[in-house]
Amino acid sequence: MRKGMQILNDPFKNKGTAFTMAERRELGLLGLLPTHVRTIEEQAAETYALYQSKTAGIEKRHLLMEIFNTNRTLFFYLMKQHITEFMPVVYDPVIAESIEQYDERYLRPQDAAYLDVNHPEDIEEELRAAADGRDIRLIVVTDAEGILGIGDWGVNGVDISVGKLMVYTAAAGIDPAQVLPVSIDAGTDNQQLLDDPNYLGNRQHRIHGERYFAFIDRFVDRVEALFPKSLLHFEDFGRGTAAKILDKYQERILTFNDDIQGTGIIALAGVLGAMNISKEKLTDQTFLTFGAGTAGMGIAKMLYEELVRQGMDPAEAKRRFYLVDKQGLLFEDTPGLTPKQQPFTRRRAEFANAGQLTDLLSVVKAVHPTVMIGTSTQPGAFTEEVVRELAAHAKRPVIFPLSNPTKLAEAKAADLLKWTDGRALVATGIPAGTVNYGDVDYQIGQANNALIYPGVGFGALAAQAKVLNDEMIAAAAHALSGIVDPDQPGAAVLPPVEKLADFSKRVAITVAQSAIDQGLAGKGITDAQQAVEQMTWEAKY
Ligand SMILES: NC(=O)c1ccc[n+]([C@@H]2O[C@H](COP(=O)([O-])OP(=O)(O)OC[C@H]3O[C@@H](n4cnc5c(N)ncnc54)[C@H](O)[C@@H]3O)[C@@H](O)[C@H]2O)c1
Ligand SMILES: O=C(O)C[C@H](O)C(=O)O
Ligand SMILES: [Mn+2]
Repeated sequence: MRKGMQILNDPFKNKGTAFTMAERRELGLLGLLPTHVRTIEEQAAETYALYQSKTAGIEKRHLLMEIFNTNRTLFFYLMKQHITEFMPVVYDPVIAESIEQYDERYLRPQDAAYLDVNHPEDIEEELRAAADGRDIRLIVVTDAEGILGIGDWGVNGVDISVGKLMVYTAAAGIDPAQVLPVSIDAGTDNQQLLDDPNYLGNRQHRIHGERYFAFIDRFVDRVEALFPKSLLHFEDFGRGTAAKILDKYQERILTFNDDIQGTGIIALAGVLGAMNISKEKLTDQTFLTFGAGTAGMGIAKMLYEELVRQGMDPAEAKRRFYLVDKQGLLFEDTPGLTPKQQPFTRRRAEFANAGQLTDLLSVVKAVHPTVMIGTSTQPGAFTEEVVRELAAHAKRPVIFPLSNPTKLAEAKAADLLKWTDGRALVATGIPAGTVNYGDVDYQIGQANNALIYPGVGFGALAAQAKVLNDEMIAAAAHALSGIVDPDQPGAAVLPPVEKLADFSKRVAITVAQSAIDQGLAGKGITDAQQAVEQMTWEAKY
């Protein structure tokens, strides 16, 4: 290919119309671009005007992805200017639509690595080719068995790896040339995809069991060999594999499971934010988790560990939790329990009507929770009746409908405030606008792991931490406090996305400091702030 075109086609190097005359001369670009040289400000303004002319979210995303695919610097320059507006477009909820329409809208491979479960022998070559000599420090990998709450999307799920990495750069400032999205095509059990002539993945049912875990093992091993300084972030794996994989590798390598740990941290931070507003104690709360899967159990574990850190006896702390899943309240003898659910189950003898506790309303009536968190993928499950019953026994009920995307949320923020006469302390998974109720404008916190994982991962990387352990994770959960003024009427339980870059930096420094304090940081790294600042990339030519 012509030398100049190679540069224009390289999203990590391309500046498009912003190449100066001197650069054009030097790089073989003379004659390949219109004569006028634009500044990055002009490029951004022109692109944003075009963006505003589009109405549908998916069209807006399409335009932004074109910029991303051709010019990373411009993309992140723009995203910094419009973070609150762009987050729901490049990330959740519009990313769900883009995954569903991936095969029809397919344009480019987005610099991801596509790994085929049928060819474990090719993993190394595939990773090497996608990295193309770049110094990869951060990998987001998905096998797309559980994309958000929309289920199994096979190879289409690559968009979540790309999208999560976009947020890493926009929020924490990882150099986009140092990241690698990875899609593991392990087949799909989504019949719609298997029947779709456009589907771009393996048309075979999902591989499970030994063959699957051997593939993951080989993948982890090759990542370690090729990119020994990298953080391996797992995203949207299935309920049957996510926790197993985390348990297997978390003490061995620098790894993170976003749906378990990221969601756990942000939910705990949100509940702590709610306690700041209500002036209640965490140790006085009763917790109900509706949807006790990957995210639900990650949240329960984080809340439980915080109770223990606050001095509560472990057995007593466990008794504060009630898990509700498809079967209803989970008892020690409920069939089909997962290993993570088991320790948090209840005894039937605790209830006179144990046999009837098979739906959310009955459980809320029986246990009077004060904190109710939804990770069930069941839209509207927090009904008016359920919420009114909950609010009858709690002064400031904490209610977090966290299922994504929008169409799957357990409740809408406005309804929760209405049904509780403005008493509910609410956070949602997807962004929610301000809710006016009575005379108060309620700001709704977004309890989405995107508010925390960029800082956590970046902090661990900046410190060159050997592992990402529970201490570092607990430190991150506390790093968000003090940003919101809890005494402002209608205050949110979490800081706003508008400040994402600021508080991600704070989280990163906190996590890096924890690694240093525990003796887990890389050689010579003693100053957390300096380490984070040194690694921070900025979108400029
Ligand atoms: N806000 C966030 O940051 C965040 C993070 C992770 C996951 N989530 C959301 O949480 C949801 C669950 O994700 P996951 O990864 O835990 O999936 P998962 O499949 O591991 O868990 C979902 C759980 O809900 C249960 N469930 C299904 N139907 C139910 C019903 N009728 N009643 C009660 N429980 C029911 C399932 O049995 C399962 O245990 C998704 O919508 C996802 O988008 C949000
Ligand atoms: O992707 C998100 O919006 C959050 C979370 O990781 C999820 O799976 O829902
Ligand atoms: Mn996820």
